[in-house]
Amino acid sequence: EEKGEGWVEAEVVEAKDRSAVVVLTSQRKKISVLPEKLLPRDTDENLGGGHVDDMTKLTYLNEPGVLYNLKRRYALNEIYTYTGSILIAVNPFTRLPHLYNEYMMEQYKGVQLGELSPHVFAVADASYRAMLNDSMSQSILVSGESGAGKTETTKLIMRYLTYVGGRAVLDDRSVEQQVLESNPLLEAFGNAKTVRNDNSSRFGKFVEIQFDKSGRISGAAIRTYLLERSRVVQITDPERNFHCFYQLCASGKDAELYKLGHASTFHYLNQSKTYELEGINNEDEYWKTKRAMDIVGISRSDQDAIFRTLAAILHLGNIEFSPGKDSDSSKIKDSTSNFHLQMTATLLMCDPDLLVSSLCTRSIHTNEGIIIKELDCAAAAANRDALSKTIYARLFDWLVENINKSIGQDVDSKAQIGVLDIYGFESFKHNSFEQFCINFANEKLQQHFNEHVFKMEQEEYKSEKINWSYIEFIDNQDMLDLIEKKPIGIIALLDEACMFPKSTHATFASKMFRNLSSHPRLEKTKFSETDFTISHYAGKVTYQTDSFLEKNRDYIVAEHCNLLSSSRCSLVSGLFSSLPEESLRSSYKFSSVASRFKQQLQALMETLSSTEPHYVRCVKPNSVNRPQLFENQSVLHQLRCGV
Ligand SMILES: Nc1ncnc2c1ncn2[C@@H]1O[C@H](COP(=O)(O)OP(=O)(O)OP(=O)(O)O)[C@@H](O)[C@H]1O
Repeated sequence: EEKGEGWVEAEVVEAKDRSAVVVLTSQRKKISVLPEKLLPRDTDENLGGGHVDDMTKLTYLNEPGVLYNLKRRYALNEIYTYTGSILIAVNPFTRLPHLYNEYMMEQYKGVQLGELSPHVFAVADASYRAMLNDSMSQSILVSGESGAGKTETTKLIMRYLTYVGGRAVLDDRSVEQQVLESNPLLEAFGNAKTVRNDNSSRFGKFVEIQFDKSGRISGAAIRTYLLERSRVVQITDPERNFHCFYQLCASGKDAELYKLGHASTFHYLNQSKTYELEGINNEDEYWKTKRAMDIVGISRSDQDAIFRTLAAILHLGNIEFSPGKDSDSSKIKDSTSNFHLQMTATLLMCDPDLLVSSLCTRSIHTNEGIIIKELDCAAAAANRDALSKTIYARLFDWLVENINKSIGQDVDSKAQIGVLDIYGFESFKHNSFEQFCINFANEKLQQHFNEHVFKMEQEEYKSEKINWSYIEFIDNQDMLDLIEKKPIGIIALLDEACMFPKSTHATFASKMFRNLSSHPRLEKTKFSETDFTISHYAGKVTYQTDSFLEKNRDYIVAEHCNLLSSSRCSLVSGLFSSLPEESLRSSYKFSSVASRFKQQLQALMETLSSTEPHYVRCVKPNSVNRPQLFENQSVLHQLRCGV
């Protein structure tokens, strides 16, 4: 084992009691090492060609063995490798069209897993055959860190399934085509450039493809998780906002219609100076998105309403405020801001005066009646951003709902194949609420994986009449209890803090430590009173609680709801059907992001546990998104964090 390379290849030339002398293969250098730092490896001869297509063929199945096997194969553009029935896919960062053409799909059709070279089509085919033969629903869980290739892999799986489960004659509006075209559509609204990936999915998704009894695709349902809505109002260079905004600004006539200038003229887009993506033309993408909408079945008038709403969000972001009559009040700053205000109202088809009052004031319900409270400039700007985020998040949900409606659900479906594309475990220098939720999801998936592997082993051992109580079950229930147990788990305590107006992240943190101090997986950190560290299955992660309360609150302001439900555009008003009675008493309706996510995960787990799972683990070979570059340290980190 070596620091820089993770592991290096060497040959032992002299073995002593407390040390060994080895020759490093790459440098022909002799060094002395501690014996416990050495692991045995397969020689090239006994691997037959220097690498194997299944890790279980290694005589020495250890970390460096796995690493070197992947590395050797990657150098040969053999990006797929099995570990038993799990597929490891190393991102090639270059198009490999010969791997994915129709000829290849035909090759893998009906062939036993492992008979041909490892391939994502083989996994898709195995799930399809298992569904047909066992009449049991299947799931394919695609995991990996950002940029590892989950979305591309998911699309290839969907392509394969629509190929084998499609009808012979394809028309443009077939279910298969609609299922496939839902991808570019969701990407336009849910993907963005981040520092790690130019086309990063900012939401999780589970696509369930339904099949009839003859194995033909008969419907599909998409569920999405945790859209990163803060991106709508805040981005840092060189990241971008969601793709759809740039597409619309570059759309020519349509942009003119909504009085949109270049992306750089909008506050929500010019916080970062990155407007273009390498190799991508925003205008072409706009037409691709429109075409996807056509195929999926979003009507032209709904399309207009959608883009009109996007344009409204951009104008809304350009409204600035200046101090009003009183120092703690605000008004629309100047004629430019007023122009954007009028545009926003026109595009949202609502009353401009009502828009002003819902931006600059807030009504508070008290025992004495309703009091109108003025908002200062900072509060008004925050209020404006909250409105933008709410509109965008609801628009995204509307899209998903309507894609589902349009594709159609087959209630008589015999079995389904679900494909899960969700963020892998995350551990950064700074970890916030998002990482907390993502890692919670990964703990859930880990539990599902453990249970599945355990069940499989149990069955295997039972059939071999071995007493399986010897098998250790790696249980992470204690971790899940720490996070989600009621009434004293991190999420429950966070929700409680969010409901008390006086709480701060500090009071939340201290209450958490008071209540959960004895939990072995929770620690306080040395230099902060408010950070906490959790020992996840994949390693320790320290979370900063600073914005936990704010990010967990998903309240919808009554004024916003009133404003938008009064819109003369049915799509916009439909996004904000009236508030439930109880919430009218307070101006804010608190709803917890974490609790909703927890419920969604619970539902997902229930679905998954009724299926037979298949796993694809995507690996990102380097952090600069370059082909033919394999960085040991980074890959090792992913292998260690992996499900
Ligand atoms: N099989 C593949 N062949 C060619 N290129 C690929 C393949 N898989 C991934 N890539 C390249 O890597 C990029 C990142 O992949 P992808 O968007 O699927 O990652 P991801 O794991 O879904 O990331 P995120 O979590 O950020 O959404 C793609 O845009 C593409 O350029």
